[in-house]
Amino acid sequence: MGKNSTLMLSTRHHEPDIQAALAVLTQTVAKKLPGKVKAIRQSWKMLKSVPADEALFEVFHRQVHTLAGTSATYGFEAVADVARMITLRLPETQQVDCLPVDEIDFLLEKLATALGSETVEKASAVAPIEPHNMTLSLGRSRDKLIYLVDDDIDFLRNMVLQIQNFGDTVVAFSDLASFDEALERQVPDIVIMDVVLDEKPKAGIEHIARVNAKRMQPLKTIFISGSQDIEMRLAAVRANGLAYFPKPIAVAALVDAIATFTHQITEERYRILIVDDAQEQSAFSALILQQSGMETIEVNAPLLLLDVLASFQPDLILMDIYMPGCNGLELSQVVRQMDTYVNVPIVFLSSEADLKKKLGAMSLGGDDFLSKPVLPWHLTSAITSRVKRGRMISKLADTDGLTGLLNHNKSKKRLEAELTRAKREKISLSIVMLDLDFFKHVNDTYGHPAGDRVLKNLANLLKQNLRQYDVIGRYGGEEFLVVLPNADALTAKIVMDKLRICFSEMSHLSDEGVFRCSFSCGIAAFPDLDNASDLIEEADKALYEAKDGGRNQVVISTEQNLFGNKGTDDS
Ligand SMILES: Nc1nc2c(ncn2[C@@H]2O[C@H](COP(=O)(O)OP(=O)(O)OP(=O)(O)O)[C@@H](O)[C@H]2O)c(=O)[nH]1
Repeated sequence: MGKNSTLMLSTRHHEPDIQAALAVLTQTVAKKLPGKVKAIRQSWKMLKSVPADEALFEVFHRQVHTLAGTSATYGFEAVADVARMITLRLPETQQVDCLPVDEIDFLLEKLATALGSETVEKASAVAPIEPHNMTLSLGRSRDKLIYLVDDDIDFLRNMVLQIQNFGDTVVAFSDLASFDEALERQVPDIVIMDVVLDEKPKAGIEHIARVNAKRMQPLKTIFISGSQDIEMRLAAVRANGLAYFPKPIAVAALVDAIATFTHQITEERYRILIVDDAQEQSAFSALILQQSGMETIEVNAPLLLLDVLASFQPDLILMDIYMPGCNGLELSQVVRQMDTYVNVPIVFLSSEADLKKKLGAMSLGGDDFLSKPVLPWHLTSAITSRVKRGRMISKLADTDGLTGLLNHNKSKKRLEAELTRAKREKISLSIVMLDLDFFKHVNDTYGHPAGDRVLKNLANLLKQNLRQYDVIGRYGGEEFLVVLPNADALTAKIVMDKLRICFSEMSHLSDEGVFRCSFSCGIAAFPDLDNASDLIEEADKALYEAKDGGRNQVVISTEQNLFGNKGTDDS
């Protein structure tokens, strides 16, 4: 999309690009300033000839505000100061018949003088800012090497089996000497160390402390122990222990911790929607935010906002107030009236100097008010903290408490968003409805808590083996929805079959003994089906075929055009 279009999606610029882009923008703004001042003078002339005309007044008002904001942003301070003075002298629209004509005449003369004094060189270039570090240590593990040390052989055997269920490689040691030898050969991604060894309390902790003393980087260690003693926990922390798990070990939680400590994934970049009719202003904010690693879209024609909201799913809207067609306050109310966007923070960025008006803007649905010119670090930090909090709140509202997966509503919303993206990018997308087999029997035989553990184990297996951008949701009690962008139905079937086999071989623990469980899946895919409800309906039908066909299998919907095959599995 071109720079002058009303909508501009931008990804990250590198710092030298940013400085160069800012210099170009400053030149452009300087060139446009005389034209803008001229337009303001013309509007004023017309307004004076029809003094009580509200529409003319609003145009004049907006032009002066835009000039104040843009010139301040790019460092043309003399112009910005006078423009700001004019805005402060303007009455409310309802009092347009009492314009302070003489004062504004005088200020417009001053504006012409101020314009003559501005040069591009004087305009301050924007200082580079520290890129915002958006890397979080959260992640999905795959093929990690884990050393597990415990002198209880039965416990070791059991743990190895359970952890390996999730796809990690576990090497077990029942004594410290063989652990040390292995360490010489290869350092693992994580060590799980029992605290008490050979009946010596703290032996495991002391050993790790000795090993770490000789290393540049401490080993990533999770301690396990039969003791809940605070002293023991403290010693573990002092030996750089990352976590402490009391026995009996909650394996799903342990696997989660391993994933957290062994992988770094980049948090999805913050998506900021910038609504400003002044292209130079939106470009400025976009550049600053991109420098901090955020993704931006600029909407320069405010009425296009709704078109962009659904496809971009912004984390935050940065909104100008005075715009043609409708103002930012009205627009924020429109957004607030839509259930889907009721929680998206809206930050106003305006040259409005009147405190009463600023407070009014906040009461109409704004979350913050930044005044132009805004310092780059202020813009970045105000937005970062809003987005961070917003994401945390939506995460709580969007996830299922038991499994940590997306809940029903959020999974559906993500399906809609991924489908829109697939259509736009012309890629395939598969959806999977997954349901545990004979789960009522599991609950009845092994108890509800054991059933809950099965649900958690399945959730972990899916989280760890699907791609970062796949969508995994708990759709109902024992039903899950998986969305696989850029995967056709056959690919989805291959992926789900692997997971199905892996899950069916997993052992689950209960007071009544060890047991196994399986799941069935139905798959439907875009583009053969092109709306979310059809996809769900067809995947559901395929799931019921899988159940009817004997369970523990993956069936592709008959609506998919797969070389004329139905794609059922015969496992
Ligand atoms: N433990 C546990 N059980 C749940 C949860 N949510 C739903 N269930 C149980 O899941 C079981 C679903 O049973 P059914 O719908 O009869 O299906 P099924 O026994 O899995 O049989 P098929 O789907 O035909 O293979 C019910 O017993 C529910 O109580 C949960 O959060 N925890």
